[in-house]
Amino acid sequence: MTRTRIKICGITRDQDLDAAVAAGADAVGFVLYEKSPRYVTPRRAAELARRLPPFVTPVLLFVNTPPQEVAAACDQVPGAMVQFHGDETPAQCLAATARPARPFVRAARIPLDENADPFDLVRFAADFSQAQAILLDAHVEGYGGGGKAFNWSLLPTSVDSHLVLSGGLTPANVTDGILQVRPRALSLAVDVSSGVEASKGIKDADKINRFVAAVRAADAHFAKIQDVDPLSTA
Ligand SMILES: O=C(O)c1ccccc1NCC(=O)[C@H](O)[C@H](O)COP(=O)(O)O
Repeated sequence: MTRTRIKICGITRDQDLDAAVAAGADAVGFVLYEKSPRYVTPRRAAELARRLPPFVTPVLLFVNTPPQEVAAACDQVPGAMVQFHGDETPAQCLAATARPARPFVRAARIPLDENADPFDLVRFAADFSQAQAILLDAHVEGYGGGGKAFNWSLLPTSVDSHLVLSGGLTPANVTDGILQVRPRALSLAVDVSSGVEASKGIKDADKINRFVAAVRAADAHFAKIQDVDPLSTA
């Protein structure tokens, strides 16, 4: 059974990180963007990351941060991945993650206004072919963490990349999101912040648990489809 990987983003407190790990999160995100209500310093991100058991990945999120500052933060958090959530170019992403060498995810900001010019995801993914995955977020004011979902059905039917679905995911809609988007990509992970919060920067353990259960419901659906023996109906 394909297990959808889950990232819980915008962690600021020890107990929220522990709740995400206990629920089975594969990754946790720290927002190193000073204008965010979920901002943590690189030092605090390092402190939080030290609580993580092996095989749970810390992800450092930046918005238009100079490459040398990204590298300096990575130096403080061993094993961290980087998530670029601003207007970074492919060259800037590569420069910022070269030393220390770190995999990165690049966020694509999909318009909420369906009358806007369609976002060219295939082109974006080709431009950022060095990214480990393309993260799909809604285009909101403030660059991210806006709790708004874009229209998943308007995504291209096939994208030759690993995708991370995010933007306004909740325990109530994530199953449907995975069912709609996973068939379009090489693989699909999910990323949530607002949908598992009590208030900005403060997570709710019950919502985290319900979110993870809803992701597993989507996984079970795909497992059931794959298990159907094509000869059994002959
Ligand atoms: O969380 C923030 O405040 C933030 C600020 C600036 C850029 C990105 C930010 N967060 C990114 C995320 O938490 C997620 O990757 C994604 O945007 C989903 O957020 P949400 O819609 O709140 O689930």
